[in-house]
Formats: sequence, C-alpha cells, structure tokens
Amino acid sequence: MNAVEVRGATKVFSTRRAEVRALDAVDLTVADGEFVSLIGPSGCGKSTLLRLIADLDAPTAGEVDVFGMAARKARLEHAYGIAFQQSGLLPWRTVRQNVELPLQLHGTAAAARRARSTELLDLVGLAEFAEQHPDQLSGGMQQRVAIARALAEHPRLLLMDEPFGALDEMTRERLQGELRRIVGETGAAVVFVTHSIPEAVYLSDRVVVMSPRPGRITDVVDVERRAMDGADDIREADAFFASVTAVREALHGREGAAPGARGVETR
Ligand SMILES: Nc1ncnc2c1ncn2[C@@H]1O[C@H](COP(=O)(O)OP(=O)(O)OP(=O)(O)O)[C@@H](O)[C@H]1O
Repeated sequence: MNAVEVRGATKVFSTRRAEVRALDAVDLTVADGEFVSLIGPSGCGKSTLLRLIADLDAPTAGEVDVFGMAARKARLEHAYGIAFQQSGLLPWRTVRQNVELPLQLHGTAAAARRARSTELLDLVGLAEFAEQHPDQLSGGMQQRVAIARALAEHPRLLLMDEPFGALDEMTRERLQGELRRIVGETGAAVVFVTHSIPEAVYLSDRVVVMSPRPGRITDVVDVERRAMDGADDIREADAFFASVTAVREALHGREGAAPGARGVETR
C-alpha cells in the first residue's frame, strides 16, 4: 500500500483582497518506505502540499490518502509524525518530557513512555541530555529532539518541512546523515520540503520539482540511490553530481533563468 496518494489536489486561499491558487491539480504518490523531497521556488506551494497531507489544511478540490485512509482519519490514527523548521519544543519540559509528549497525550502508561523515550534518545544520540531543557541544547540538538518526538509513535510516515533550514551547513550535513540512518533503521516513508538541491538529492529516492504559483509538479527526478550509496562519500560520488545536475536543470527549465531559481539554494 502507498504511504501517500494525492489525486488532483487544488488549493485556493481566499483572502480579503484576492484568491491565491497555491496548488493546481497536483498528483503525487509516495510508496511505503520511500523518501521523497519537494523542491521549487519560494511560494510554489511545497508547504501547502505537506499541510494537505498532514490534514492541517483541506484541499479545495481533489483527494489525499495516507496509507489508504482519508487524511483526516490518518491524522486521528497518528499515522505520521511531523517535524518543522522551528523545532516546536516546549521550553518548560525536559528533553525526555518533550519526546514523551505525544505518548502522554494519547494515554500511554508512564513506564512504556519512559522505555520509548530512552530508545528514541539513544537513536538520535541524545541519551545524556534527557533531563536538560531545550534552551540548554544547540539548534541541531533541538532538531534531533523534534525528530525523536516525531518518531515516538512508530509512524510509518514522516512529514518534514525544512527541518534543517535554520542550521549551519556543517550541522545540517551531519543531521542529513543521521536522518538517513534513522529512516533506514525505522523504514519510515518521508515527505521532505527543502530549498536545497544537494540536500534533496542526498536524502531522497525521488525529488519532486514544482513550478512557481500555481504550484504544479513539473518534473520528478529519480535519484541514482544505489550508485550513490555504494560510494565512500555520497557527496563526492559521480551519481550525486548527476542527480544534482538533473534537479537543477529541471528547475531552470521551468524558470528559463540563470542558476539560482529564486528561493532555491544550489550550494
Ligand atoms: N493561509 C494562507 N492564506 C493565504 N495564502 C496562503 C496561505 N498559506 C499559503 N498561502 C499562499 O500560498 C502560496 C504557497 O505557499 P507555501 O507556503 O505553500 O509555499 P512554499 O513553496 O512552501 O514557499 P517557501 O518555499 O517560501 O516556504 C503562497 O503564495 C502563499 O502566500
């Protein structure tokens, strides 16, 4: 069964002054266990598409299914975890209490919560920070806590909106490596919004390229995952550069512009 199926999704925002057509008849399928990134110029509707999948917004037309369920049912059944650019941690709770929050909200007993948070903090390498508060952690560590929290209920799907967007380049590359390892270990499917072409290629099985408003999917680049994963350093592999070039060309074909479609990082 597919993790995500979006069929003919259109989203029109009606504001007092005008109507904004953010998405226009978008079709997207994400297989179980697949890592798909969404990339495109600023304002093309990437976050809107993610919010439709998460049932944080409803499509104006079209349908969204998550593991064969309507998006709303999937949300109620906690079929996915979410992580955004702002980690969204609660400052008055410890790291462990933040990770346990979804479990607590959904009635998991204290002992089971503790066992799960211990396991998750090990997974993201933060076991010794369990009793600290978020403001005692670096931005990268806070993002790792947010990822641990998103994984708390064993979701088979993770929805991530620029989770590393606010981090410095070195931290970002390290967390990209960690995310690949974590996703490999959990087998979760991921829909990942990013502005960075190398980040999308490093992480993904497929990179979905969107057009400026109204957002449509204009290209889908299959990343040469197998060739890349065999390399000593993925970012130095020929297959990595080939896929980066393919995504860049897909974006520029759309823009008809010189490198650097607005809002897309090429570094
Ligand atoms: N709640 C809203 N009300 C009105 N317009 C909205 C709303 N949310 C998004 N939009 C508009 O829809 C379009 C798509 O927004 P969205 O945030 O999905 O783009 P994006 O591709 O994620 O952008 P960025 O890369 O800059 O984060 C934009 O023009 C935005 O202004």
